[in-house]
Amino acid sequence: MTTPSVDRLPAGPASSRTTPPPGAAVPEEAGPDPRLTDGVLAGYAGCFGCGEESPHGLRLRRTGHADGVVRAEYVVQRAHQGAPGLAHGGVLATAMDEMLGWAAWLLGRRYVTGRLETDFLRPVPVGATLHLRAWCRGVDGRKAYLEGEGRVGAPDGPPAVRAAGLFVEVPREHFTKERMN
Ligand SMILES: CCCCCCCCCCCC(=O)SCCNC(=O)CCNC(=O)[C@H](O)C(C)(C)COP(=O)(O)OP(=O)(O)OC[C@H]1O[C@@H](n2cnc3c(N)ncnc32)[C@H](O)[C@@H]1OP(=O)(O)O
Repeated sequence: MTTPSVDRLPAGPASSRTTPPPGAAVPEEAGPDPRLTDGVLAGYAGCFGCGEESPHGLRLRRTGHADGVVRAEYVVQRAHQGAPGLAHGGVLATAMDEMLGWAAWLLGRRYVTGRLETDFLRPVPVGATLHLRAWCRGVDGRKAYLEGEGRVGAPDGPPAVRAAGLFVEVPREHFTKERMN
């Protein structure tokens, strides 16, 4: 499969460390959704990005996955403010981390964030819905290169945040060996 056809923002944030090398391909077929099959992580309700039991978490809601693009919605909560009434930049970066992570996991392997680059394009008010999407630009060995963006109010609303990331494939033990509780 080639890079998904996405009506993306003209200039992405990707640096050389988050840009796939020439020839890096997007895998032909997404594997089984690890959220449904992984014994450690499946449906983890405590996830700060998407878990239902994380009291101040982002509670991202996945709305679809087609043609190599994963989509979700995120409603900015009062607990997510930086400046009064506006989303904290770190929270928006978290939303992008989660999105890129989803796009990586939908390739059918276990990945963690190695590097995350974010552009903040406009403030996002509390109560606004951010329409998020992410996709893979290429895989090179253990390294997967992801991109994503968030738009305010509608899927084709004004862009507020965009991100590029390098995710690194890890074994299942990554999620258990250093756990303290
Ligand atoms: C079911 C649930 C669904 C879950 C759905 C998922 C949603 C969750 C989304 C949230 C995702 C997260 O936040 S994950 C949590 C935040 N991230 C972490 O905690 C990761 C912490 N870091 C690490 O554990 C480690 O540093 C690793 C695994 C990233 C890499 O360590 P390693 O395994 O020893 O591998 P290493 O040789 O260092 O790196 C492998 C290759 O990647 C490159 N590389 C590594 N890091 C970087 C980097 N920052 N910038 C550039 N390149 C890098 C190396 O140069 C190398 O390239 P080359 O020499 O091969 O060319």
